[in-house]
Amino acid sequence: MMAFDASTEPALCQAAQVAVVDALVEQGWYVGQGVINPALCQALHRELLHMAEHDALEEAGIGRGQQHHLRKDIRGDAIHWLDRESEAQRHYLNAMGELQQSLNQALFLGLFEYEAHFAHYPAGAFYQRHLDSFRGRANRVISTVGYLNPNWPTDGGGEMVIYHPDAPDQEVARVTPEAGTFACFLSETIPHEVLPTHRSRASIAGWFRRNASLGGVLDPAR
Ligand SMILES: O=C(O)CCC(=O)C(=O)O
Ligand SMILES: [Fe+2]
Repeated sequence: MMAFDASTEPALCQAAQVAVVDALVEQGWYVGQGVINPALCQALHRELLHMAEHDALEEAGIGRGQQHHLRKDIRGDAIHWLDRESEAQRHYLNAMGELQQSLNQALFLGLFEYEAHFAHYPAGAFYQRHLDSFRGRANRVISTVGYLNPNWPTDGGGEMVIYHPDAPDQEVARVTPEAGTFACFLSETIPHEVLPTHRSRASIAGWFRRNASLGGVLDPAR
């Protein structure tokens, strides 16, 4: 197995950091291939597969707190929130911390924290078109998705479709969930969906957030 060495190589390719900022300003979304270090992808993928095989994932739902419901007709993935328990997770989260700094310096977004979960879509699963920031999630500002599957076949399905913010039926990008690919977009305005996947699909979905309170109560991450 390749080992990721954080002392000699970056977790996210350096050019991507600049490209993400430019693309978010110009069009509200970014997609890059070969952005996440391959050895790091492999370690994260193994960790997720291990959890999937040992029933360590929870079925993903819709909404938050009391409004949280399982809706397999809307989304079919199973998740595990990153908690820095492995070296690979720490490397990924550290890289997102650096990206957060770049975004704050360039865009004055005041991003405060980052939350992310592993997502495993079994064959047949999908996630219908949606926005990531909705009532109760209003403090999500920028969404990120890192893909972990090596050698994704052209007929594998499971692409993420990005739609135009002002014309939600107009497709602007179709993202193959190939290991190393990284996507980033404005959570409040960019509609997107995951098409039905034909094989097991692994990714990390995450969100940069502003600190916020709901009804006067501080709203923690997740
Ligand atoms: O996995 C993806 O491509 C996107 C997932 C997504 O939209 C989400 O978890 O909100
Ligand atoms: Fe989403």
